[in-house]
Amino acid sequence: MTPPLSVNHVSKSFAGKQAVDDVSFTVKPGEIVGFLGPNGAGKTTTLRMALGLVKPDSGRVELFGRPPSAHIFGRIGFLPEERGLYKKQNAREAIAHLARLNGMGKRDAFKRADAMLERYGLGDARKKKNKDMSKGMAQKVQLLAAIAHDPEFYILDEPFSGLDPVNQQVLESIVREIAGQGRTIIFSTHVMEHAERLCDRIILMSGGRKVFDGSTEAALNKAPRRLVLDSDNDALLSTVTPFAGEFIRRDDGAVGIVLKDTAEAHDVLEACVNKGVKLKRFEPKQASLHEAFVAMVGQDVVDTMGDDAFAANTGAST
Ligand SMILES: Nc1ncnc2c1ncn2[C@@H]1O[C@H](COP(=O)(O)OP(=O)(O)OP(=O)(O)O)[C@@H](O)[C@H]1O
Repeated sequence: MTPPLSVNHVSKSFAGKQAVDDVSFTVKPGEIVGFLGPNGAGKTTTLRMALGLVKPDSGRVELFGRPPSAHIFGRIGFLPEERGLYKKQNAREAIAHLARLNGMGKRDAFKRADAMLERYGLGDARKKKNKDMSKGMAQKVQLLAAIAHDPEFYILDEPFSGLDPVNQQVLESIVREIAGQGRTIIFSTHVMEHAERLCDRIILMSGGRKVFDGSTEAALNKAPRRLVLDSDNDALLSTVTPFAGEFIRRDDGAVGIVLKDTAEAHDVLEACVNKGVKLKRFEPKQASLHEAFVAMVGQDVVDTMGDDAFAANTGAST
């Protein structure tokens, strides 16, 4: 089956500054790919090159096996990063307008707009002018407009940005529903939580380069593996030290360790049993994509992001 998107060694610079540097990946049919990275990592530029909206300096892009061009756009639903609806259109006109640009007939486009607005709880807002909508409502309408023509492949640039948590959930459920229909999706985000919940696969960008491409599980494996242990027995520390790359005495009296690459949690448990250390607590910590991200690109890159939603998901305390 022809992949919806194939990006081959694309590079792009603006005024001498490298925005995208030799990036390659293929999105296979039915995948949900999270395109992650901090601000300025090159995500938007790559997605715009994927659609033929920005011409690569070098490299090649194929949409459904062919160079991007208008003839293919009916098969694609694109939510651009820059939001914008015609102020004077109302919600149903905005959706129908884009659906028609994507090849639907007028009657079908309006019927579809009404059905979608009803389906996603915006039925009362059918006639609401875009200029009078809340930001969240306008963003949902724009997403519905991008997908109304029932495309096969969705390219969503930062679909969750600027939305409150309730609307983020609504948007997540729309993405899940689309995915449930076997459609292919790539969405960019710098908020790990969405990707962790929704994606089979993660592509991580940093400084214009692709730094990771693999399953969400493989990405999580890049995170440090942490354990929290507690015991009244003084022998605990010397028992766990051979397995610990990093060691933290916690305020609650327990110890947190980051396992060495060569060690497994069960090695620690076995050693404690063999040395007669009675454990009051033995708690492997769930790794987060955020920690994996820090491990791959460095805390300094993460520190430059300054995004509340991202920062909230540290999960890194041992
Ligand atoms: N049209 C342009 N003209 C000049 N520089 C640009 C242009 N588009 C992008 N850049 C620069 O290219 C780099 C990559 O930007 P890009 O928008 O692709 O990153 P991003 O990962 O999508 O980040 P963000 O989440 O902030 O949108 C940045 O340094 C940006 O300032």
